[in-house]
Amino acid sequence: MAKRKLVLVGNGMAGVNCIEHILKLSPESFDITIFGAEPYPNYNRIQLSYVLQGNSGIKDIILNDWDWYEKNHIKLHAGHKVTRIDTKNKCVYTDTGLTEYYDDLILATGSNPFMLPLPGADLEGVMAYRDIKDCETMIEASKKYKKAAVIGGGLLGLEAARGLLNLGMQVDVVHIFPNLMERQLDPIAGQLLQRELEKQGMNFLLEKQTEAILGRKRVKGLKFKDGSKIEADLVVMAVGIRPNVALAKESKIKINRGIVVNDYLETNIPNVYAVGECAEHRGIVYGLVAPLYEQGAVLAKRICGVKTEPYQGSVVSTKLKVSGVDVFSAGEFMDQPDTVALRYQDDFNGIYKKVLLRNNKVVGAVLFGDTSDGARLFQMIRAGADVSEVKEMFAGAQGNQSQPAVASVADLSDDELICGCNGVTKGTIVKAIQEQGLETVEQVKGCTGASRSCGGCKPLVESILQYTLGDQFQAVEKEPICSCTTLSRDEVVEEIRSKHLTTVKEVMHVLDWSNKEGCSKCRPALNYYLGMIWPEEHQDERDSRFVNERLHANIQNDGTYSVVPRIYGGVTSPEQLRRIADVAEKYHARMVKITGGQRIDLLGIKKEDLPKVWAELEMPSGYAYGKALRTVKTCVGADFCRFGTQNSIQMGIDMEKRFERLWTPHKVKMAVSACPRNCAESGIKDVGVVGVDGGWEIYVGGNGGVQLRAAELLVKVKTPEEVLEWSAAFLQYYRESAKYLERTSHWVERVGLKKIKEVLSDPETRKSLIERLDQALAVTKDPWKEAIKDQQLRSLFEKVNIPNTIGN
Ligand SMILES: Cc1cc2nc3c(=O)[nH]c(=O)nc-3n(C[C@H](O)[C@H](O)[C@H](O)COP(=O)(O)OP(=O)(O)OC[C@H]3O[C@@H](n4cnc5c(N)ncnc54)[C@H](O)[C@@H]3O)c2cc1C
Ligand SMILES: NC(=O)c1ccc[n+]([C@@H]2O[C@H](COP(=O)([O-])OP(=O)(O)OC[C@H]3O[C@@H](n4cnc5c(N)ncnc54)[C@H](O)[C@@H]3O)[C@@H](O)[C@H]2O)c1
Ligand code: SF4
Ligand code: FES
Repeated sequence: MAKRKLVLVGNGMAGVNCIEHILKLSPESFDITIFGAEPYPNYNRIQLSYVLQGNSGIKDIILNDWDWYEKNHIKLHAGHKVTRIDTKNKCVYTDTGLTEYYDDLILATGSNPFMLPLPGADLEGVMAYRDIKDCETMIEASKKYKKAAVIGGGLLGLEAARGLLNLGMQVDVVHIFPNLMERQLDPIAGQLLQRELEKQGMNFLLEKQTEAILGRKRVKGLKFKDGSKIEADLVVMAVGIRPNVALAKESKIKINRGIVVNDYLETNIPNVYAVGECAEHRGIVYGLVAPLYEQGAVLAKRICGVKTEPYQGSVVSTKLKVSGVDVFSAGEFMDQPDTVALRYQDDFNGIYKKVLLRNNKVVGAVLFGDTSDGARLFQMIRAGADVSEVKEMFAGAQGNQSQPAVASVADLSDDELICGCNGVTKGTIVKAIQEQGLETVEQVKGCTGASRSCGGCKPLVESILQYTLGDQFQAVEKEPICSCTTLSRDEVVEEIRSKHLTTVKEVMHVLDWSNKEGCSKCRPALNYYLGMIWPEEHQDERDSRFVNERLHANIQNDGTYSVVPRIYGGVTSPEQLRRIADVAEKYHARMVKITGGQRIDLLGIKKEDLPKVWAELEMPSGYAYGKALRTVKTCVGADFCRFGTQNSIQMGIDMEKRFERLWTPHKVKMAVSACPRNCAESGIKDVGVVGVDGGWEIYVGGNGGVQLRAAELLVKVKTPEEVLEWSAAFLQYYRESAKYLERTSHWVERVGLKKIKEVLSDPETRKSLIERLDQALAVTKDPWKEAIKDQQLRSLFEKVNIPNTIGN
């Protein structure tokens, strides 16, 4: 039978989730084409908040990568916006000139952020928060500007504000009502939330109505109706969303607030359906994924001709994704004349719980400070549970505050919902663990979908694992290194050692990789682990490296490269500067820039000129492109500065010469300051050394990037030799135990400084770590010199265009 042509407009969470259901129900029935206005594969919009808060990268939030579309024979047009639907001839047209015919058409165009139509709303620096681009704009802005204002104290506004704080900005949240999140919380919970967020550094301007956005070209501030003003050089509007109905409206599909659908998600036009935030069902438009996924499941069955219950609307629950704040709200939350409330408040521990009842049935709940009963209460609301069950729960809350999570999981019945977003019950998870031998949250996620969206149910899923597996449960999350394997970093490293695997291909073959070619996540990681474990034996695998490491230079947005030679300790000479100037002129560097790491960057060099530039510079590679030691920044120190207690310059040069060319799990930056005034910024480096009277202090795990982290004191030593010894041991311990792409800041937090100190305090351990570090160093060669000498390598730059299979 000929396949039906199915077209999806909107490559977002709701539409693609529906396609996933269709693929499961009827994999061979459809030729599927997806149009997405954004130039990415399907990603988890919810987790943009984690990206902004610095806990994830864009790569981590991709739900279905490009391979997924290919594997499922789906034609994806990412970056193409559908502008017209001809419902008579059943075809869609895009802004890029594409035309596609359909038998069935799903509209999943989502929402647009609402922008207040204020004077100045079009100024530079005024933005919404909805997609990857917005996230990147905020991250970029935070590098230049310091004062942000977020308009809207709802879920989105508060998550944006937390992200901007993490990015180092001062944040004012402007809210129109006296209480935050008034659409989800009662005044008591709203005030508790405000107090907690103030402690985290947010500033609130409540009951403020913005009258104008000030500034000429770029925003400078906000003016309010009461005449007051604030300064701001970034303004994020988070005042709600509007269903994206433009396309449907233009195509004469019935709309109201959203695209009007019936209980089977059908619009008024045959074979045209709508799902997600763009759809209006029984007068309601939803703005959370759980109901959208419920809609998608019904629609998938309808399209596949499988019998289904009608979609009858959803009860929703929300959780704020701000670390350190536990807030939960579901169903009704404001007292009404016909409701009674059960309340529990513990000001000492900052806990507030309210459950609303109507006719003795649970109709809503608000939790603050302890949300562990959230899943259970949500289930009770959906089931219209009786008051007696809640009374039991409250008795528990008063009697035993710290009931362990595993015990409370044991009390849950099998049909209780654990993952609200994806509709996964405890019974489904337990069954999957038992029948499929699952051991980790990642595996449960892969099998059942639980924790795949907002991630809020992760702790509960972990408790169910613990409860189901008993003694077999490993508390430490076993996170596979990528989706090609179920093995974690530690297991892969152990297998490489015990089975003596020496090449990336061999690892993938012996350890039964599901994708025989590996992926952009595992190949560079395996190449690093192999080099770390077998420094002498392993042949570096260029094809497994990120493009910048393959070419020993950073590719720029115009396709040219930047060249940063090593300048030990930031100290150069007139002769070196002359050479750099000559090379810059001869090879037409578009810019010569002093970097933050005290070196000189030649920007805009053509790829084919790279080997000539390196040869004429006669300086070693600065590894500015590599997961390796970057710079050792120094202050002028005791030789020149009246505060200096030590020779920081010499110390920095010695460290840079000692550790240059060493591959590490992620980039490593160091600094040496000659006194605690810290002019070289030793407090935010991976290894920061500070001269003090009678010696040196060594700080580790600092980071001055997206997620600021102050370095912590590892040890105080007396001599420069000891500085080198401890830094070397620390570096090798990091090399051997960190995950690939884990900065020291994350590694120190994960492993714990206490443990690192314990390991390194043993002189024998330090000695053996340093021996292994020296073995690794002994085989390193300057890559620029290699490329100059080796004709084959040189031809890589001159003739062949290296395919960019692994991005940076
Ligand atoms: C920062 C943030 C945090 C959030 N946190 C949570 C949370 O914790 N929990 C929760 O439940 N929800 C959360 N949400 C809401 C949730 O992300 C949305 O409900 C969900 O993504 C909506 O899915 P959708 O597919 O309907 O729309 P979208 O995800 O908006 O997808 C629609 C897609 O269609 C594309 N499109 C639109 N028109 C066209 C066209 N004409 N042609 C081609 N493509 C088109 C759009 O570019 C977009 O990519 C959050 C939202 C944001 C922004
Ligand atoms: N954790 C989560 O579940 C989560 C997180 C982020 C976003 N989201 C979803 O994304 C969507 C957008 O979120 P949102 O917070 O923008 O929408 P929202 O409608 O939930 O909240 C908007 C807030 O802005 C306030 N507001 C409106 N006009 C204002 C004005 N002129 N000045 C100051 N404040 C004003 C409102 O009182 C309201 O509290 C929603 O559907 C939301 O559910 C959910
Ligand atoms: S860190 Fe101390 S010694 Fe070094 S330049 Fe600054 S003030 Fe002088
Ligand atoms: S509750 Fe959101 S992913 Fe499970």
